[in-house]
Amino acid sequence: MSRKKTPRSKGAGTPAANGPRPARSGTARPGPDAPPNGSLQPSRPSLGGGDFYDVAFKVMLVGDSGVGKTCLLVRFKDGAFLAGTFISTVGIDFRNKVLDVDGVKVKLQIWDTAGQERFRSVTHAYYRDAHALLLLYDVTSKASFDNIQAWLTEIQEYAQHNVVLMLLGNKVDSAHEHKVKREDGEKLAKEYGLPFMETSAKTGLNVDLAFTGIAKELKQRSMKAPGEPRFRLHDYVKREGRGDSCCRP
Ligand SMILES: Nc1nc2c(ncn2[C@@H]2O[C@H](COP(=O)(O)OP(=O)(O)OP(=O)(O)O)[C@@H](O)[C@H]2O)c(=O)[nH]1
Ligand SMILES: [Mg+2]
Repeated sequence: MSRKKTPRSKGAGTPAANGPRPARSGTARPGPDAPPNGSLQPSRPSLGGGDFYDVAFKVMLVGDSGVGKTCLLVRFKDGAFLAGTFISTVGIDFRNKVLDVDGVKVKLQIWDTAGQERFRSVTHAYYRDAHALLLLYDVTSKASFDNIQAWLTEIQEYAQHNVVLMLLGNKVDSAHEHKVKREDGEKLAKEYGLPFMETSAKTGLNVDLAFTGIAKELKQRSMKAPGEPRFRLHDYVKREGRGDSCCRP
């Protein structure tokens, strides 16, 4: 698929001119209340940042450049879509969102990584702290789908062995440009035992669901009450995930 050329921003951290994109900073660091490396530890309610929470987790967005990681995050955080010029993320950036999961305040610290090859070593350094990974491909780009195996190899090498992982086929709204069939995504996900959904940062399809599913899984792993039925992420996304019936060929 042909992608829009990536304009260079006028320096790291320069916000996009066309919308409320997160600052692209190559030097982003977790806030002082970030959970420590790789541990699922209940956090204290935070009084400083205005976001009360009971538990906090780190979620990382990974996948090729241009698949829609930043747009997915902005859709989830702000309910908006970043249309227009594609401004590639530089280094790594993050945003927080607190969700109510069955009465428990779950804070997700979501790391938006740069898909470009030249930032790969930056991304590697963050894998080990991630409790969950959302691995994206673009349904209009066969290359981004073909690269999923390489991403999985990288994840295996750098992430925690028990990291929660979900595969997402983004841009499902692009009705006439589909290069990757839903069945192919499903097949690959099945092969690797991953929960899978098609999403659209543009329409919002399945975006909240993906993050909510991750939050539910992480919350239960860290504080499952005795007798509470086990939450199954696979079943949840299968049951709740919507198809893009309006736009499928
Ligand atoms: N139609 C459609 N376009 C999308 C969607 N998500 C993202 N885009 C477009 O795809 C382009 C790339 O989106 P980004 O979110 O910046 O991609 P990225 O994965 O963050 O790319 P890097 O930061 O380089 O890794 C932009 O032009 C977006 O407007 C979607 O769900 N549907
Ligand atoms: Mg980005």
